[in-house]
Amino acid sequence: MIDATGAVQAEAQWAFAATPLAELTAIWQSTLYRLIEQIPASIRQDITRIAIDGTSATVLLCDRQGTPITEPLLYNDGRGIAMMEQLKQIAPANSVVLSATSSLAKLLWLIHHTPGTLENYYFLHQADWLAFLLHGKLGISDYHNALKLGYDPEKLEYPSWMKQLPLPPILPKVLAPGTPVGDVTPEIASRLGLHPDCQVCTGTTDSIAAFLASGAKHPGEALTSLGSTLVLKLLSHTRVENADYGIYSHRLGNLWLTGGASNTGGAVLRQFFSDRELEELSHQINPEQESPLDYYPLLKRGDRFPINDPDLSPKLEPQPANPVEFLHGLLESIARIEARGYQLLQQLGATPLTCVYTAGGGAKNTTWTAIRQRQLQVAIQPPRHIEAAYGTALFVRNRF
Ligand SMILES: Nc1ncnc2c1ncn2[C@@H]1O[C@H](COP(=O)(O)OP(=O)(O)O)[C@@H](O)[C@H]1O
Ligand SMILES: O=C(CO)[C@H](O)[C@H](O)COP(=O)(O)O
Repeated sequence: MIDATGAVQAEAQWAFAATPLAELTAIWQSTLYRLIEQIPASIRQDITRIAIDGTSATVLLCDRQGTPITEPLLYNDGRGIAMMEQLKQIAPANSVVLSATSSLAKLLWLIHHTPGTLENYYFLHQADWLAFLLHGKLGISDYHNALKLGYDPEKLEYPSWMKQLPLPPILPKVLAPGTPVGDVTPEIASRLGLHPDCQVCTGTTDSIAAFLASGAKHPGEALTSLGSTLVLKLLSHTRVENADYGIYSHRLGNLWLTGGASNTGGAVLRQFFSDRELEELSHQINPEQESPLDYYPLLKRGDRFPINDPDLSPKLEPQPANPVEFLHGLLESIARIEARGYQLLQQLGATPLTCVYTAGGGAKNTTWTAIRQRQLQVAIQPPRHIEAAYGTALFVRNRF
């Protein structure tokens, strides 16, 4: 919760454990309510606007009451691969929807696998559905979450080629991120102790929120999110789209947030090491020396960026007996993938990189920062605000 000057007034967190897909939406709902309830009651009443960021391309179908009728399809769910041939025949060559994990591939998969007519159902992103729980309005999204659904953020409309797809009339109406949609419902106001006039606004995606929170704001500045996955965002005067490399651009005011998201990252590190081991072993690595080990660290087959190939095999061999050497190889290899990503963005026309902010669990690893600095050859900065939620709050304080 921030005030008009951008100062943090309250902060709340709620961690949830690995949960079966079928129970996830219930957990999201209780987490949202718990987070709001953690804000001291005395200032909760002062909240004037709320916006939510969600994981990009995490989607679900719900009925006209807003009750989910399917389990959610998470951001990295690749079952949309079955719809790629259909999509390739219709979508433009470099469209962001040409990925097995895109929201549109997931929608086509759901249409194909959900019995009965979809006319009565809404297709929503995670952030849209959570906002609905507060304002009670279905069928509304923002042009960040809707990008991977095919929405054109330049013309501000769904493109004409989408009309050739057998899409039911349930596509969300798309607004700019941070646009007020409605007041909290009377039930939510009394249940959560919010002011009845508190507005709920359209949201954004987790990585865009993290970018804004970092303090990056000039073309050439970038954010790398080293969370479970590796996400790159470089602010640019020009828009860049390339489906072969999984590169796309989000609209940010009059600029473009170019980048891509790889399935490599901290989740692979966690497969081999605890967070404590990561910290201890990293201290034993000499970051000035390049590891000769050349991996492509993935949990399972398939990556989106900088190689967009749902069949790409993980490469994690040879594994040295010494865990310090193995970790060095993993950190070095992820840093190479990051450097390759920024190199491609610039080769394809993005504004040249000047500095990189880092967010996510890997940002605190100073050894990794030194390895990345050697690979990237630009300054690496800590983010001004670590929590992505800060960036989302900026949208409703000061709309872009
Ligand atoms: N010291 C460390 N060095 C490198 N990576 C780390 C370290 N500590 C935690 N991580 C990684 O950070 C990830 C969690 O970061 P977080 O930003 O919370 O991820 P998420 O994308 O799931 O929100 C884990 O996958 C973990 O492997
Ligand atoms: O790994 C992800 C989890 O959400 C996303 O793909 C990543 O955040 C990038 O998506 P976007 O550019 O739309 O924010």
